[in-house]
Amino acid sequence: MDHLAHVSNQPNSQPQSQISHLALDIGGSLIKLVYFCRYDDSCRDDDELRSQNESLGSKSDNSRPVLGGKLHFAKFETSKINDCLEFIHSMKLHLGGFHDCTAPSSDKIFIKATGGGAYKFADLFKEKLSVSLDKEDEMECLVTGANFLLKAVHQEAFTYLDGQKEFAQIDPNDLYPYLLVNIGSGVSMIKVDGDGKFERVSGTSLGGGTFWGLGRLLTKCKNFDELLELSHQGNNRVIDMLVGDIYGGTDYAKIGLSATTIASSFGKAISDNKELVDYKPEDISRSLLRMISNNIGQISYLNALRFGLKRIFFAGFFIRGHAYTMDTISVAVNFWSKGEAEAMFLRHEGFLGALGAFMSYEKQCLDGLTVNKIPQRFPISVSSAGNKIYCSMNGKSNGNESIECTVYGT
Ligand SMILES: Nc1ncnc2c1ncn2[C@@H]1O[C@H](COP(=O)(O)OP(=O)(O)O)[C@@H](O)[C@H]1O
Ligand SMILES: CC(C)(COP(=O)(O)O)[C@@H](O)C(=O)NCCC(=O)O
Repeated sequence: MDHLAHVSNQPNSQPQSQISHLALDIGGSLIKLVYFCRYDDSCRDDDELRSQNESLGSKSDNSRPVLGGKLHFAKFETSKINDCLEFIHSMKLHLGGFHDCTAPSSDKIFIKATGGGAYKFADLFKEKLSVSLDKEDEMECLVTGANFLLKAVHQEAFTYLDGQKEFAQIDPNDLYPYLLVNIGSGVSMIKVDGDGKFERVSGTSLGGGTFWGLGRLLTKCKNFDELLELSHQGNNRVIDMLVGDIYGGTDYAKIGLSATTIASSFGKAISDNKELVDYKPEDISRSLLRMISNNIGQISYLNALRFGLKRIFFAGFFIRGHAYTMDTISVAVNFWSKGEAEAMFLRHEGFLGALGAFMSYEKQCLDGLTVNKIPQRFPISVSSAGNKIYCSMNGKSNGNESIECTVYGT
């Protein structure tokens, strides 16, 4: 099956009863899946955890067992939605929804879903999997997912500058306000003031879809990662017009522009007397990536300035943990803010919306799992007391690794 699923722990070998609560984020480019898979021996009445939980101020439900397990992540191209449906079906993930127990006949299964595709593909899910999509607002899910990751997951946020990655210590009591910039197909900029307290303050249509769309047309690359890979070997100066190209090799010092600053992205192409075939795809990819990343970094900074925000978290699958992308965004934020603002990135960059949709199961009248606050239990520590799911990270830092977590179940 040609899909992009990255699922740890061989969930195919797991009996279906251990998998539950599938949530989806169906975006313009990619479908993201999050689902909970519990450990074999995890279902038990854990008094110790319960009392720790209560000491952290969380209400527990003594009638429910504590379930330990992992959140798993997978993604598919939206254009290959049939592969995604097949994956869900083969793993029986669609049974991991909820029944609306307030309805007279509660035989319908609902799956939490967000993103535009939750509307666009609702009928397809009904037809192929006999499930209804319970739609959650995309911005709300992004914010819920971001707050969850930032408060609950150890080493989730990091800075990236000059090739140096540094994990940020996030104090959950000193998280707000911040600017969340989600770079998906398009870009949304959201000022976050607390749990469920946010405002979408800006956006731009020059996003990940622009990079991939233009890149595909200009380089004939067949997939996104190939285009990203090409940019490694490219030199943007071949196509970008620099200040030095205009100023005869010198800086324009009076207004603070060095000779190497890009004066006009792709600007050299107007004077080179060259055709598209005369440019190397590597150089095109590099210029394009720099243009989009720079622009997003600059607009983000301007919005941070508008609201006096010092921290900007960048998410969305455009970033892809790619060094040059993160470096360009960081440099742009640093340059425009004169070092006042800081760009940060998230390990689970592309799964914020899907995680937010997953968390929204809590609102329902469930006959399966609910999520709840559980203090530290697994090997890597979690410091926040204000989390809905207790969790820790495992695996390598590729953004798709599962998250260990504990939830209350029935
Ligand atoms: N395998 C991939 N296929 C397509 N786009 C990808 C892939 N990996 C990363 N991307 C980038 O991620 C963007 C989509 O990011 P995402 O956060 O999933 O947004 P959306 O919700 O709009 O699908 C694409 O526009 C592209 O720039
Ligand atoms: C419409 C969207 C919220 C959809 O989210 P996406 O699938 O791109 O993640 C996003 O593409 C967006 O914010 N676009 C920018 C629109 C604008 O503010 O100009």
